[in-house]
Amino acid sequence: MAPTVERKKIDLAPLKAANVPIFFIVGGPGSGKGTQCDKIVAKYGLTHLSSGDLLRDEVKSGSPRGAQLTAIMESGALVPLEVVLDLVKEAMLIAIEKGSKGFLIDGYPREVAQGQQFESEIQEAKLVLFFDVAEETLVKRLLGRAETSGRADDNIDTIKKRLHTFVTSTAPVVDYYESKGKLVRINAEGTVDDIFGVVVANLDKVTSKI
Ligand SMILES: Nc1ncnc2c1ncn2[C@H]1C[C@H](O)[C@@H](COP(=O)(O)OP(=O)(O)O)O1
Ligand SMILES: [Mg+2]
Repeated sequence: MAPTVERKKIDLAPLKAANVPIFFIVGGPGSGKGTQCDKIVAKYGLTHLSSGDLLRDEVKSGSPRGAQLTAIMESGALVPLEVVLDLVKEAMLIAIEKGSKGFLIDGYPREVAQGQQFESEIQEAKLVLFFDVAEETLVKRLLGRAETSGRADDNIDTIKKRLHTFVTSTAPVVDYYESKGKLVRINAEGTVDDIFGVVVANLDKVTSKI
């Protein structure tokens, strides 16, 4: 049986009052989400939150919640959605206190239910940026990242599991936001700068106020 993970009570009032734009960033592992988010942060001053990084930081912190998460993450499975949402909420509140102008929620939602829960508890996403890359390219990039990242999940077996999890769980997320007219599908096979050009063209349409 999967271990249970403790929850905390979180007051979202300051976040709701700020009402800053939220962008979901989705794409397979290795699609370049982190790379593009770094560039978006530099240009627009948005706050980049990677659910994967928040989970890894929680594990590293040595908290009881982190220990409970370790077993789940090592299996390559998805962590329960409320737990990811708690970590995201906590990080958003800290950023709002520091005057954040908006958020890039990277690697989230992984499932349609996650997106719906996020939007009903926090706020609707303004747009969903989907970095569309062939599986073959994803494997190539992740094996390249493995040489320097030190990430335990950048090895061929875990990469294959993560790709499978992505295809089965995340593809419906793309369809869901497409049907709501919020999806921006970006061909992300090109160079970092070419892809960023497309990102900027899309963000400029909706970020005139930030
Ligand atoms: N457009 C691009 N072309 C080639 N390599 C890229 C690329 N964008 C990112 N990379 C590299 C950087 C990393 O070593 C690896 C994975 O990128 P990443 O930004 O960490 O992806 P993600 O955050 O989606 O998992 O691929
Ligand atoms: Mg990443």
